[in-house]
Amino acid sequence: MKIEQLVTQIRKKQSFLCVGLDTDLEKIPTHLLDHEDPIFSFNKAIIDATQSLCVAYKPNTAFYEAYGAAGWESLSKTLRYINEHYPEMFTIADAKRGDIGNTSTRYAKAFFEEMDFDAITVAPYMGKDSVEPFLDFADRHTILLALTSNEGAFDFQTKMVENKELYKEVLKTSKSYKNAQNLMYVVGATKASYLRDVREIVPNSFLLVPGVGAQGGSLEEVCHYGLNADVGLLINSSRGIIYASQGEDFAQVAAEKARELQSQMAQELTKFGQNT
Ligand SMILES: O=c1ccn([C@@H]2O[C@H](COP(=O)(O)O)[C@@H](O)[C@H]2O)c(=O)[nH]1
Repeated sequence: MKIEQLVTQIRKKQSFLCVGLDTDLEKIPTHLLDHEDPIFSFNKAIIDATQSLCVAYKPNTAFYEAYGAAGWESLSKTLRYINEHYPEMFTIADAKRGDIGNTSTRYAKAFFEEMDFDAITVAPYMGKDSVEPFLDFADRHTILLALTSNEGAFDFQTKMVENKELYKEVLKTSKSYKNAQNLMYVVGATKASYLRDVREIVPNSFLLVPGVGAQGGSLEEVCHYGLNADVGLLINSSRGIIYASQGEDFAQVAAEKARELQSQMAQELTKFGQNT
């Protein structure tokens, strides 16, 4: 998907919500467990209930890989369902890949060609030749981990390396990569105050911002520092939406939670004069 199409959807729905599909058999309602593919049944219900309120879905592949071949099949079915029924939706494989060049090429083929995701999260640690194979794919997006939402982000990402914080070096250096126009970045909502510095380095890039909801990040603060002329944000919530109820009403309650976030987003867009 082209960025312009994503921006069009955001303006139309007045939402830059990404719903995280971190589907866990131990957390989904028990009445689904006797379905042929409980993970897919759960995802399908969540997607149908929330699709008018969000512009992206982000399955974290760990939740599928944990169930082996059956989990991969549930992931493929989920992605096919989204692409067939809601083709305007932006899809992100939260897979956090990245390896030596020829291996990264195979990862990119797996997620962009075999599975047809719009975007994948990639760890920057192995550098340029590990990232550029993903960037070769036109209209697909490589979302580099810049400043993550977890506590451990302070172990390395904010450390000074040659007088610069490492996450800033990731942002700056990656801008020189071939096909850098296909880059987006992960910045955690729990690190919202850092977004001012992030925006100085990458004013025009889209940012995927996880950490609102279960991790306690503030949507308002993220918007204050992170919104740009093209909106430039995809804010993710996973557990706060999909497990808001573990009863038979799970999809309806998920939609209510998604609507709360969408309403706040619409207000923020109005505040920033981006509601047209
Ligand atoms: O810095 C990061 C990068 C990725 N994530 C992922 O996003 C979701 C967040 O889930 P919640 O339930 O809304 O907390 C999850 O898949 C993480 O692996 C992140 O949280 N922080």
